[in-house]
Amino acid sequence: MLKIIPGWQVKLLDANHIQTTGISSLELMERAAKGFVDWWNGKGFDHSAPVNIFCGAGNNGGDGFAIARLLDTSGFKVSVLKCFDESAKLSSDALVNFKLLPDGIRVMDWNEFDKSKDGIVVDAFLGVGLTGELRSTAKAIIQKINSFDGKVISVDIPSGLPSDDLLSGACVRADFTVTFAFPKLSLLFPEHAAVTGELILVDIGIADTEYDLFDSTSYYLRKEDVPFFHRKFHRFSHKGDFGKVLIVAGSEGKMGAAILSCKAALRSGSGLVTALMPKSERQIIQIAVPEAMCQFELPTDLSRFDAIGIGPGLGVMGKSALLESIFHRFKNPMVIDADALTILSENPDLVHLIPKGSILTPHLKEFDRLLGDTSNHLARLEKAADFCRSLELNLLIKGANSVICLADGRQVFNSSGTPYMATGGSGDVLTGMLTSFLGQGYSSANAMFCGVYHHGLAGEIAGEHYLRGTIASDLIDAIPETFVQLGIS
Ligand SMILES: NC(=O)C1=CN([C@@H]2O[C@H](COP(=O)(O)OP(=O)(O)OC[C@H]3O[C@@H](n4cnc5c(N)ncnc54)[C@H](O)[C@@H]3O)[C@@H](O)[C@H]2O)[C@@H](O)CC1
Ligand SMILES: Nc1ncnc2c1ncn2[C@@H]1O[C@H](COP(=O)(O)OP(=O)(O)O)[C@@H](O)[C@H]1O
Ligand SMILES: [K+]
Repeated sequence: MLKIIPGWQVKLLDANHIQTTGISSLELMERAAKGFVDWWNGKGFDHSAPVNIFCGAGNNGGDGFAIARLLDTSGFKVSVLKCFDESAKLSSDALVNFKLLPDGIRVMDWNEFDKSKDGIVVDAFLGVGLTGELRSTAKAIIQKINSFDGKVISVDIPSGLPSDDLLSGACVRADFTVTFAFPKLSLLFPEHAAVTGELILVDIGIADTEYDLFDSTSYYLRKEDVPFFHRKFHRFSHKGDFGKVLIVAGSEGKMGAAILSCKAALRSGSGLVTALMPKSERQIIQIAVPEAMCQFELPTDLSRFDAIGIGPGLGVMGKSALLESIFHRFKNPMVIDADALTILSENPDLVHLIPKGSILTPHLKEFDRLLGDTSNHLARLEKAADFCRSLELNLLIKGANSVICLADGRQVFNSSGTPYMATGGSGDVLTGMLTSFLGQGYSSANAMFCGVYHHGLAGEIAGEHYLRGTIASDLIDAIPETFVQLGIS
């Protein structure tokens, strides 16, 4: 996993990389620019569209000058818009790249930009070096960029956005943000979605181990990280090895949620899935998921189950006693979602009975109901950290870049997923997946890394086919392909 460090430490990260590898800071800037242009070329932007690159006086601007040179070489019609006056002192690498601009590139002052013309704007004005309040011209430059109707692509971070804090002033509204080395924390906050647009991470060759020098509890979970968290099974593995799970879900009119969770658990590899649900609804699940067994009363001995997932479609009325009984009878980590979370928020004393190491999966509204109203993501993360540490529980804050908050204090932002997953029932699928991995003997942390990443990837795979018509069942159908893509047998 990739550590997310504060923006002000990027200079130290670079300096250490430069010292240990012997490359120059200018080469590092060139790698960043090349990474940006590789992404750009993969995107297939129209060559006839003029490219206007706003460049500041620091290294973010330096990246912009280098990008201008490389896009010019790729055959794009590039202009550079200087966001500094004659008296400005450019950073040394920015100055080198400014001087390397080929003659074919038109260099103008930022206020000469004609917003009415077509094209693409690249925002290389301010990066992680932003300090304090925006100075007056900076605001005008940002307004100028935002007055443009076409595509805006920010380099490293939208200009004006602080790397680790909440946005309070003006900021470029980007369609894409191409960030270098690691995602800056603020790019992962839901309240900044409108300014960051789609997030792309470009590797500039800094090894994960180089982040060990820095203290941070924030991490980013990438595709390449996930295989390490999977359990290996052997030739003689039998269905018992793949876990027996109990899904406590569904009620009259809400049996779909139970079906989705059970199917997702089976598709994630569970050996045996039992559904605990009202007897009156049994035909629905037996027909929809013949592989699942049914139980209509809570068994006294729950120790025969390796994991329990509770909540989807369960209903709230009269169900708190069921939850309490399960907490008393089952001592292993379990997954708690949806209606079970609502019951907890209405019966806060029950929270203390939850088996240690369990996984709670609230979306933002459920989070607020459970932990109290929270005005922003920074406050939410802090609250989650306290909750997890003090109760020895794990919490998943669901949404884009869902955050896996662990009892050990780590907070891991997921990189997979798509807005097409914002559809009824996709959370029920996740409950089934998480319960399945727990039941297969994964630690709670590993079950979360695998479950959350695969769930997002299933959404991406399904979304490619069905776009905004994606439904939760499509995610289940895509689970096997996620194993194929990650090379998990
Ligand atoms: N490891 C990495 O992540 C790398 C980062 N690079 C780039 O380097 C950038 C950081 O460069 P710098 O540290 O030079 O900083 P920036 O270029 O982000 O910012 C410094 C500039 O912003 C101006 N500025 C700061 N606060 C301001 C305010 N409140 N109002 C108006 N102007 C303000 C300063 O006068 C200076 O000109 C990154 O964002 C990235 O684009 C790459 O060049 C190389 C590798
Ligand atoms: N914009 C988004 N980008 C990525 N993932 C998303 C997005 N919106 C929702 N999701 C994911 O979809 C799931 C929705 O879960 P939930 O809110 O419980 O829905 P439901 O209750 O309808 O099942 C979560 O895992 C969440 O992370
Ligand atoms: K920028």
